[in-house]
Amino acid sequence: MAQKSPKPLVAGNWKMNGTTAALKEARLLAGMLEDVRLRCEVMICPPATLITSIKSVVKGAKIKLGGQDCHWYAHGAHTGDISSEMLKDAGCSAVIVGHSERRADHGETDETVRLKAEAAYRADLTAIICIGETLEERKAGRTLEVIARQLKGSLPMNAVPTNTVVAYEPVWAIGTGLTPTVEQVAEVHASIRAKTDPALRILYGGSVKPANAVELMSVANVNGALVGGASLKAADFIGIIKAYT
Ligand SMILES: O=C[C@H](O)COP(=O)(O)O
Repeated sequence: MAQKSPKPLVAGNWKMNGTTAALKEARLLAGMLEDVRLRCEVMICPPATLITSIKSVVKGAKIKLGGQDCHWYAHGAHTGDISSEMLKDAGCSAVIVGHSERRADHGETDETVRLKAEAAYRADLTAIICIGETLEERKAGRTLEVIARQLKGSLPMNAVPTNTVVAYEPVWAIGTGLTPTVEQVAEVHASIRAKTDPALRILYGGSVKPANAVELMSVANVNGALVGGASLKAADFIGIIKAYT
């Protein structure tokens, strides 16, 4: 029997953007979703300071909440960090781990990303595990090798829980307006699918916009998007979500 495709997920990563003034965008999005028959899950991953306010603003709407990072410990002397248990308590159902900006700016390794993913499962959160090659690695023809190494190192060593999402984000496509060709996306997603459970969602991220969402989301083994800049305005984000209507 043919394997059923997992329900797509469109997640907006607000990164370090948004003060209480941005709550209106969440409210607008909740209103827009009322008129849409959704074939995907929708998630906002706001800065931690906004999680609880967005939770009340979107109450009743089909919008899930996610954190942007977590520590691998549940609590303790880790100034400035946040644990998966705290995110769960604040109303999140998921957390992004291993985003390339954290790998680059905070020295995260596949090993720390895996520990964070395991912390997510401990708190009953979905772990959205990011992987992706740099431009130099792509130019050197090393994309699939890098992806395989990151997958092996960042996902749990034994059985991978079903509340795992893999996000393929080519580093050179993030915030640049550049995107891989559909053939390049298909090649990487097929290589990830070959190494993961068919039930796991594999998102594409990197300069997803309303104008390219349908094309990118139609690629085989693409089960949704991790969206940065275009998730900040409800009018843009809904244009991407509508790829799944
Ligand atoms: O987490 C989201 C990605 O880094 C993509 O960001 P972007 O849509 O601004 O390119």
